[in-house]
Amino acid sequence: HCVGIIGAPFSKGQQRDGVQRGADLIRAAGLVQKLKGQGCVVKDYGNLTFEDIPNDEPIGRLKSPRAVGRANELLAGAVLKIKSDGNTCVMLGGDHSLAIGSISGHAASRHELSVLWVDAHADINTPLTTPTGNIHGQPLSYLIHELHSKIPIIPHFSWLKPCVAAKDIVYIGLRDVDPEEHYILKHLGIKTFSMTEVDRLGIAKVMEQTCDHMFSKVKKPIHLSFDIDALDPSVSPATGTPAAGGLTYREGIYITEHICQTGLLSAVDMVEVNPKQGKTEDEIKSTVNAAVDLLRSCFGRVREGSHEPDYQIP
Ligand SMILES: N/C(=N\O)NCCC[NH3+]
Ligand SMILES: [Mn+2]
Ligand SMILES: [Mn+2]
Repeated sequence: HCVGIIGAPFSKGQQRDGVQRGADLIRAAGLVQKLKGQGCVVKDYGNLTFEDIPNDEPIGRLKSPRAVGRANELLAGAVLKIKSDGNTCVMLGGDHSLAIGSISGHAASRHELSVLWVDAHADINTPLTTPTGNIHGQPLSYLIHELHSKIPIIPHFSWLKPCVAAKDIVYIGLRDVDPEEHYILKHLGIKTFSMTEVDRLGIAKVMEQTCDHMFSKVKKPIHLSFDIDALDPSVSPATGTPAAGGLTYREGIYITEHICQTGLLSAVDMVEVNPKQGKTEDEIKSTVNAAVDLLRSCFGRVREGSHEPDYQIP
């Protein structure tokens, strides 16, 4: 596996300070060394620098629209470069509004994508349905062809074009979805595996059906967008919008092991780790370690273990 890592220390898609520190915490927990240790070729492209944008007044309900638009324009260019260099891209957030740039940059390189959105939340409110104006609850609405008419002209978003079809999106982990979002999911016929389906089917069947859906026509490169709040707060409490009844650590790892073995993983986002939302150091460690372990499983780590092909018992 050739892996390119980009850090996006950005928090203005929401209101809680601290999420901008997620990327460096995941690095400090040894992500690069651990991926190299399991045989990956890893290039760390560092962190993006996001210039402050003064007078970034709300537009309608949208909060920090210019900062979010500009940050994602920069991120899209960085992801495109990482893909052009032949890597699988790892984007370390930062809040989930960054999926706008990550998926846009990925689509600029690989045109048709399957998007697997692992999250307690649907993140598909439009600028007109959003209850809070926080753009980390809206990223998918900017990316989907079928919702293009619902997105107004926004300063610093002129670079953005929709790049994903509703049929190419699958959700796993949903348990906190707004009524407007639910209407959009049903109206567009988007494939969802909420926590009810995870309980009913079990994670193995969920992954089997997820892959059947993604591969039903042509096999496209996979963009995995993983919001750490998809996991149960008992595993990953240090996040901005925790929701009870989430994925176990084992279910999260199973998802990433399964996606890895498809051989189609082309980019992965790991977002919403927020150290300031952890009550104790242990809560922060549990959250960060889960993020690291999920990424290791994206790139070949398997729980049964492994050995070098030429290993011989001494
Ligand atoms: N973590 C969040 N999205 O994944 N929060 C924003 C959406 C809440 N409805
Ligand atoms: Mn979420
Ligand atoms: Mn999210």
